[in-house]
Amino acid sequence: MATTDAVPAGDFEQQTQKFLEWFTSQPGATFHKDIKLVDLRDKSAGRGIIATAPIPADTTLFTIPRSSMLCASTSPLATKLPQLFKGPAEPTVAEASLSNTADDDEVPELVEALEEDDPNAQDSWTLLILILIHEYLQGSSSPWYPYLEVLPKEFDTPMFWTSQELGELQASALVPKVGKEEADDMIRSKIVRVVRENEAAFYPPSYEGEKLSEEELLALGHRMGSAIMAYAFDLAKEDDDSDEEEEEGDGWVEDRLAEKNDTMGMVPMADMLNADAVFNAHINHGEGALTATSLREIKEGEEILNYYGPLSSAELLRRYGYVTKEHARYDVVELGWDLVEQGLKSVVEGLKGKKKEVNWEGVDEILEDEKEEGEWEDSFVLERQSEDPDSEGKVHGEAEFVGLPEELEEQVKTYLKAVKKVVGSGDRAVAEALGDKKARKEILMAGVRKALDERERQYTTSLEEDEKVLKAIEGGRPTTRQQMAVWVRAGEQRIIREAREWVKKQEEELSKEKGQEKDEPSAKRRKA
Ligand SMILES: C[S@@+](CC[C@H](N)C(=O)[O-])C[C@H]1O[C@@H](n2cnc3c(N)ncnc32)[C@H](O)[C@@H]1O
Repeated sequence: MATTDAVPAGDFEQQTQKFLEWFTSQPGATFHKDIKLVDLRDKSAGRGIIATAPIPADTTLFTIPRSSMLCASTSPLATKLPQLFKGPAEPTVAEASLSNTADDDEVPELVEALEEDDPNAQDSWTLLILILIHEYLQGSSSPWYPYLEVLPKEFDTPMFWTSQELGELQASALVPKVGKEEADDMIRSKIVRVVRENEAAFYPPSYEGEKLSEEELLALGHRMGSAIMAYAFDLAKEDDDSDEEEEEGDGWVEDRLAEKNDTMGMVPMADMLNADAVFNAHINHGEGALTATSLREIKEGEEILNYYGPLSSAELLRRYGYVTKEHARYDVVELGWDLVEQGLKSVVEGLKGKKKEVNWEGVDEILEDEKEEGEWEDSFVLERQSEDPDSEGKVHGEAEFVGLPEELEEQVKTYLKAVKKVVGSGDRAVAEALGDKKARKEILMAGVRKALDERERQYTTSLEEDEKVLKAIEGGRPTTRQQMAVWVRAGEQRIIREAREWVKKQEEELSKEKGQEKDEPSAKRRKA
């Protein structure tokens, strides 16, 4: 991870030790004797946890008491600025446990999207940013100081990339999702403003020196927002103990939800685990504590890995700033409706025996209602079918492209119906083709094939060129921003190729069926 690369090894180790001492001194915290926090910067993976001796399955690796987490219910900010938090200013868990009047139910709830149109409304995401900024400004007097010291100060997520670096992502749908300007606006209005209007609450009385400027607060807001994105946990999850059935039935629920959710919190130590799509540990959300458990035997020296969910390379990069080989099975590519429509139009216009041009404006008019009602998709996600990881965190079988999204097929159907309506009986060849199920499917496949070809052309380098770059990477895993961008765009181009292959097969089968149909009547005739 480039974020901590600059820290000298000695200081890095010292920070790790201080954090470990702080963590193990928390009442109720445990840390297994056969695991160790290590420096994995030589693998571009920052800190991580490894096993120092074989660990059997179902072993509790460490325990994080809920009172050590940093969230709305433990942060003093909830009592300092109750107006930001819903309900009366109830004692926070930290305060309650100090005064020994704790009642588990007395946890202030977060303001959850007050009125949508209220520009001052905070949500769990912005509140956690404020909570982190508050703790950061307390400096070494924050109870979480040793923990805050091991959180990254810089990130490799595309939010921090230059426009030139973003350009390397080429036609990836990740680019418009980065949302730097929206994030700037949000941080200025909900973070910078709140801190500046409430300096007495945010800065400790002992604070010396100049208060942070607007630009410094903006940068701090981004830093904390990105830390939340890559480190925070969704605490609104049901207790795992009470949720066993669902877990067994439905497989893995990802551990971190990086998007806005009900209750988010920073969970020291749980967030020191790195993660991959093949993993060996799980965080259980219990009532009073969260526990990390081994899912299978972990060998001596093996890294302990959590799971962030079936994320594509692009999404892993967007949220966490890294990519791995294992996650590539979940890669996706977005196919815009504009390309599909363009493809369909050219197929219809090229139908054999067609006499005049279709009134495409008429088609648009018919579809206007659907579009206005919001039942029209602008783009579709093409993905492979892949099995869920098993109970030991392993994945089996190849991920395979097995079909177009159902919604895409439905939308094409609606579109072709509108074309049929406009054409009416005015053009026999078109009317016949659109009235025949198989011919319609042929139009669908040919249209999508053209759309896929056009989508591939949107990338300025070919898949072959990108594969060459990736092959030359020392160690195999892309770690620089440029390499990760190549990885993402190559992953998307691979899906386009696989989808293209699948479409081609469908077309071959359709034409085979057509050939058989043609032969059939003559065969019957011969029999007669
Ligand atoms: C929750 S933190 C894990 C601890 C982190 N390595 C650290 O040093 O603080 C998540 C971040 O760790 C890094 N990370 C997680 N899993 C990784 C992996 N398998 N390979 C490389 N980096 C990884 C990414 O930078 C990610 O944003």
